[in-house]
Amino acid sequence: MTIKIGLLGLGTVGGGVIDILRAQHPAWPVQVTRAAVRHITPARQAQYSNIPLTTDAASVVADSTIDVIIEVMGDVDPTLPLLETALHTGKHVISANKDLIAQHGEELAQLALAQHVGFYYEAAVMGAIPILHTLAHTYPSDQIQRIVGIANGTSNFILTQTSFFGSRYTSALREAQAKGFAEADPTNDVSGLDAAYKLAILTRLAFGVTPTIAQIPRQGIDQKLPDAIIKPLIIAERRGPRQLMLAVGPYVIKPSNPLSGVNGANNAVLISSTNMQDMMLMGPGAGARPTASAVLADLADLVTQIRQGTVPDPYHERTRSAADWQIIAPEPVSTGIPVLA
Ligand SMILES: NC(=O)C1=CN([C@@H]2O[C@H](COP(=O)(O)OP(=O)(O)OC[C@H]3O[C@@H](n4cnc5c(N)ncnc54)[C@H](OP(=O)(O)O)[C@@H]3O)[C@@H](O)[C@H]2O)C=CC1
Ligand SMILES: N[C@@H](CC=O)C(=O)O
Repeated sequence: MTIKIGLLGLGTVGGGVIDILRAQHPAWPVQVTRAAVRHITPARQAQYSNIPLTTDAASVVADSTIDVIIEVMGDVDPTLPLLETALHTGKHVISANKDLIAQHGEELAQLALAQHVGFYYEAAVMGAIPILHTLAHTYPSDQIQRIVGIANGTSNFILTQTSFFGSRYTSALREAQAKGFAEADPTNDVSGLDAAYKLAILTRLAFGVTPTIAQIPRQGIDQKLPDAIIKPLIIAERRGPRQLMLAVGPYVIKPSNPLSGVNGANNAVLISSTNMQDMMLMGPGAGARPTASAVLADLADLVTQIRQGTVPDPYHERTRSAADWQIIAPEPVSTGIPVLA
């Protein structure tokens, strides 16, 4: 049986999905039967000659022959109602959209469970790094104390280029855009908002609470920074039995910390827990192929579940209990930027 896919978005990540699927063909029992974009040009039609293109994303979602929607178009509007409709009508959904999942992931996950379909979003956080899968599957008998990570490839790339290679901020940002690391509007990258979305998703999976974006204090890298090893960090740290400190921003980091060597568009996450102690994952955090590989890892799992006739619950949403945390801000620093303890 061929599993039919409707693709919403054919930009950096969507293009990467098609490139990898074409390279894998015919090993995967899947076929992209329609794709939605904003602009259809003859060059694009030629590049994707075997995929009918449309500018009407709703018509892809409404197509009753499609089994799976892969959403890589971004934004909350009109994406949220499109994905709600997809789930309501029994389609599985795979998304890379952190803006959407940080703010509506919980309700979409519950809707998917109620409709007995899969809702996957590994690609939304830290590109190729399987951090959501790791949080959901690796810590059932453990207690996570702290998550510290680099979750925005564009910011890390800019800081690497400016501090190691003497690039100017604006040319480093332009390079990040050209390489497909940055968002369509890079404001979210450099202001820390993109990292805050990712921290909100991680916090839900690691600590059982979804903070609002307003609850996450954030600083961007779009400010004058001192001459030191500085990394754009996300932090979620247990403080006592019910307090959770959340922060996003540039931190001075000691050379002995393994995160200090994570450069370019790489991301990394250092998870400290009671039993396992410190565990670090590192890898490409942005870009076409790394992000598309996370989308396709989700698709591979979904294909297995469909073939087995089981209902996917990739991040154990069914059994996760909601926790009652008081979200607190980090201690203010009197001058300069904070140092990671
Ligand atoms: N780039 C990256 O490294 C990563 C991106 N992501 C996330 O993946 C998603 C996609 O990112 P990316 O591929 O970089 O973005 P792009 O801007 O490169 O691609 C977006 C695609 O969606 C299409 N699109 C946008 N709005 C609509 C609409 N209303 N109807 C139909 N098509 C639409 C665009 O069409 P057109 O091309 O015609 O303009 C384009 O093909 C975002 O949510 C992003 O945050 C997640 C992890 C990493
Ligand atoms: N713009 C994002 C892309 C991946 O999420 C980043 O730079 O990390």
